[in-house]
Amino acid sequence: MLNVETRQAVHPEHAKALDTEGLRRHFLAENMFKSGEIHLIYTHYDRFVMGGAVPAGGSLTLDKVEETKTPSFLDRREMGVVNIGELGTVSAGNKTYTLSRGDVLYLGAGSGPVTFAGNGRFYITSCPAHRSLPARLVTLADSKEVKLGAVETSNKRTINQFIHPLVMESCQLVLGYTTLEDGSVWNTMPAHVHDRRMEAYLYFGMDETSRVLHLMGEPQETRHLFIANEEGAISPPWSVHSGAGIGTYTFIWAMAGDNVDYTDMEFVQPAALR
Ligand SMILES: O=C[C@H](O)[C@@H](O)CC(=O)C(=O)O
Ligand SMILES: [Zn+2]
Repeated sequence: MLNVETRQAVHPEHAKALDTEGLRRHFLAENMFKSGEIHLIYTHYDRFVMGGAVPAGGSLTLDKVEETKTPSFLDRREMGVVNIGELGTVSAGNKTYTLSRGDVLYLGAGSGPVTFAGNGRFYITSCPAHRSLPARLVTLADSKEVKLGAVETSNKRTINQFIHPLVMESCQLVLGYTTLEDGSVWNTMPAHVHDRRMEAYLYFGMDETSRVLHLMGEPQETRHLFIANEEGAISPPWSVHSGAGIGTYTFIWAMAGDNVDYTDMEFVQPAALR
């Protein structure tokens, strides 16, 4: 079963007037991981799509998605898939890839129908692509590791870059995940913005009772979302994206837009946040 919801782009002047329910309706990504379903969120930020596929021991095929008005979803798009569950497979173009928890699969434009199977919980990210690039399975060992933060500032963390120019080529998509060290709670602090790229977050590996306090909004006009396990946030180009967990968590960040330059973010120091 396929479910697709559309999220319109929101102007920052509109966003700052939203109440809690309005902020959640526009920027919280929920209900993506349901047994036996593919659930996609089609955003109008760089036409980025995020979602989940949970085959639950069976199989699910992603092919035609009405919203793209193309015969098959990946005809003019690329895709990054992260398995956040148990062992599973993803098949496309007569090839089957086995993904353990934490493995990332890149599929280029023109890959055709994509079948998810096994006990994986597959996080799906996708954006328009201007040319077809080869598929690639990227494991944690293949990823580029960046250590950031310190115990003193409660933000000691490891950033693993998977779909990233230092690892492999994509058109627009940049993707990786960030793991916090024990006792560290803050991701992406100091915060930053990058107006040329939107960003999508997925928080996972959390206790069911835990929440992440996710910060969004323009740096001088911040808002927050309380986010549960396997839920995410859509970060518009004008927004910071940062968070502190009540318990342990990992989050997948994925971006699309004008460039794939990970290091071009504009930092906002804590004293400048409002
Ligand atoms: O633009 C980059 C993304 O926001 C994340 O990679 C940042 C991040 O994972 C972190 O600092 O903890
Ligand atoms: Zn960012």
